[in-house]
Amino acid sequence: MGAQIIDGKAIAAGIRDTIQTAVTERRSNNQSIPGLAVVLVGDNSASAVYVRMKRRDCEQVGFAAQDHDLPTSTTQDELTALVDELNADPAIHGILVQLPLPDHIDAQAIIERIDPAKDVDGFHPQNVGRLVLRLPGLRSCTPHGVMTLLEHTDTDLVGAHAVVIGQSNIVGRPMALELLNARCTVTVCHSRTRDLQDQVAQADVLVAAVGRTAFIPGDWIKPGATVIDVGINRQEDGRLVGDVEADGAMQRAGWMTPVPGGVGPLTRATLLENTLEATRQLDG
Ligand SMILES: Nc1nc2c(c(=O)[nH]1)N[C@@H](CN(C=O)c1ccc(C(=O)N[C@@H](CCC(=O)O)C(=O)O)cc1)CN2
Ligand SMILES: [Mg+2]
Repeated sequence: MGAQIIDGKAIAAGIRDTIQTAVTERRSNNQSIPGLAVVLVGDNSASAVYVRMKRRDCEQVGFAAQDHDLPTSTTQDELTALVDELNADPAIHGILVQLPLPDHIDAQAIIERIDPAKDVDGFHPQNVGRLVLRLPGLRSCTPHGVMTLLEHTDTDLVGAHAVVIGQSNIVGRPMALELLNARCTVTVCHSRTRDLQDQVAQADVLVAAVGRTAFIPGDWIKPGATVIDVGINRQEDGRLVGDVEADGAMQRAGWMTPVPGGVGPLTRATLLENTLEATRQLDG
């Protein structure tokens, strides 16, 4: 028996269709069209790919994407001034500053400069705090997208033991909160965790967000577990692989995301959902 595949590509396509319909309706009701500012600083090649995809997604659903491609030499003050301008622009409902930013830029200061109402990445402390407190707000795209993927499985989250591997601000920490809010019992593992294998073996739901090729051997997976692989690791031959050793894990898991075509498409689809939500909150 092999795991059932959680088809992120198909699920994301369904979300884009729903959003496209909502935008068409807004247009015919003379309501504002969601405007997303997509800010890319520097020449990180992976970021360039992700930003291109996000801009293409916006075009497909009928959002107005505003492109800001800035050189690596952009200063903190210049980027801050752009964020201030976008905060004040009524045609912009969402501001996305692609990460990572160049080393000389204080990324946290930029994140905190974004109006929380336009923070469609859900990275602003106010939005993270709202997630902690189980209040409505803009929720970080990858963890929120993972919750959407889980809704497309028969995984019973209530009381399930969820193990998150990784403690980053973008994925691991908000992921643990999302799972806790869904009433899982949550364990967060990281580079100092003792006996990782033992933790993984107890996971009914495993979320791997480490960024290291095949870091989790497939035979560690609890039989029947739901495995969400957030890792996107490019191999020398150009192939993308996850953090979980896929062939072995597929033999044991009940459900599993592929890489590519699992979490990544949901990160982008959730950005669109957040931008539509921000537009509704700002303009009705
Ligand atoms: N401001 C942000 N920066 C970053 C975020 C984020 O959510 N907001 N997350 C990651 C990267 N990321 C989004 O920007 C992202 C990564 C991967 C994908 C994706 O669709 N991946 C595809 C494969 C793409 C490829 O061929 O290379 C897949 O997994 O199928 C989308 C978004 C860091 N920065
Ligand atoms: Mg949702």
